[in-house]
Amino acid sequence: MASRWQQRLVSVVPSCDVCPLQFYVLTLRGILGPKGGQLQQLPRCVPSPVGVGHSGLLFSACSMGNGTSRLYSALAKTLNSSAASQHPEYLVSPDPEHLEPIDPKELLEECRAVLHTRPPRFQRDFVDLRTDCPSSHPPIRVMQWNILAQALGEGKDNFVQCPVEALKWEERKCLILEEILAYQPDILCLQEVDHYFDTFQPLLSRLGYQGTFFPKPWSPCLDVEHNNGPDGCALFFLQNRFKLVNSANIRLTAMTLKTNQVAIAQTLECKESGRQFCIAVTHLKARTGWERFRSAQGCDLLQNLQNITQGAKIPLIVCGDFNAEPTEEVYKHFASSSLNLNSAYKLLSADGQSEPPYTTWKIRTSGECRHTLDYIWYSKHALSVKSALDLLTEEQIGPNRLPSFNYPSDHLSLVCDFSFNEEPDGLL
Ligand SMILES: NC(=O)C1=CN([C@@H]2O[C@H](COP(=O)(O)OP(=O)(O)OC[C@H]3O[C@@H](n4cnc5c(N)ncnc54)[C@H](OP(=O)(O)O)[C@@H]3O)[C@@H](O)[C@H]2O)C=CC1
Ligand SMILES: [Mg+2]
Repeated sequence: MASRWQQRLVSVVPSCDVCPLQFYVLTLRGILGPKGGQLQQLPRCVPSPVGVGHSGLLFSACSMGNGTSRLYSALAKTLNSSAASQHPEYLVSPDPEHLEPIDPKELLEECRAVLHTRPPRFQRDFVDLRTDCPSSHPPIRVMQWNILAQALGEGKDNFVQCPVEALKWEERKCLILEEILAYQPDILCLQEVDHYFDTFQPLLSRLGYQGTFFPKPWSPCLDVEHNNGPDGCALFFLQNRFKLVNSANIRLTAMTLKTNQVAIAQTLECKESGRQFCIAVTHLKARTGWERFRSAQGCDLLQNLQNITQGAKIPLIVCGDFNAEPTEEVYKHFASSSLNLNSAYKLLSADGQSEPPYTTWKIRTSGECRHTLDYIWYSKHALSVKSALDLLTEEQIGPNRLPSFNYPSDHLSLVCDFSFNEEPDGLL
């Protein structure tokens, strides 16, 4: 049976003589092109308020249907080259008049109103990591978070102790937004995003972020009935703080074979200091038995990042759900790379050498799964970590683990404040 997402695809190309899956393949080729493409070039969804009982920020829809159908109608147009050439406006930014900014406080209040029946959220504090390199510029706050794809949470993950009501998207999305609004990162690196076009891109762009999405070529979300499209990595940065210098969507390879895992790497320039750095987001292959595959994907990513940073001349931050414990080969590749990377969350440990005991904690049919899989790597000579957001304690997480009524994902968010070191030249 065709999923709602597949039906939407067909509905936007009624004359198209292909089955939904074939169309999906064509669509992916249309988006990605032979070397991978830039989804950010697609038109942005312009929300219009239709909410009831709210000012409409959270329950907005696009003026021409919802985000997904608008996207795929745009894609259908880009597939038809003559239409695209007659309507080049489909490939340029929307009229800025329609991107009315949102007051973050107003959005936070709307989230809180939606979540009024939920238990109080957890208090997490930033740990000051006192470095002796004072910087005249404001720090760069980076958030890494696997937010849990809605389709996977409801249809595949088997979180046996998590009540289905806790996963309801209209509320869970508010918990995710609340977390983002609570810490206000300058850069947001997300995995398992399957609500980019209808939720995160329209809302975050109105909060001042520029976003890029790169879906997995064969997202497991597409197997789930009533899915909302493929999941993938998303990268957002605040436009008033950074200028985009270049952007690459990378489909990871393992021993030269193309894989189902992706990364986004962007070079940004700080508007205050003029300094450039590279930020990357990835989500490596999951599950035990795939350690060598992950290791190969990590090597490919490191090679790509070597090229993008011109042999480590540009400072680098890599955020990801590596699906690998610190004992795995892929972790060791990153820790010993010639890119001179350190893992930021090690700095929370007493000796600065140990990763946290967990970044994800859930209960599946197979039992309890408590692992350290998520990391923020950074160029250790060029950058300093000024502070990091503490993780939740076992007591806060509670006996049913994650996700829960007061935390929306099975992975915890990681948040760090970085500053540039003064004299990094030659030390990168
Ligand atoms: N539509 C199609 O034609 C095709 C579909 N597929 C689908 O894609 C899947 C493989 O894709 P791939 O990208 O390699 O997926 P992965 O193995 O990387 O895992 C996909 C997702 O499953 C989650 N996951 C991890 N462990 C478990 C578990 N024990 N139970 C349930 N979910 C888990 C992961 O979450 P986390 O990272 O948080 O652990 C991850 O987001 C196949 O299972 C198939 O369903 C594959 C090929 C073609
Ligand atoms: Mg997952």
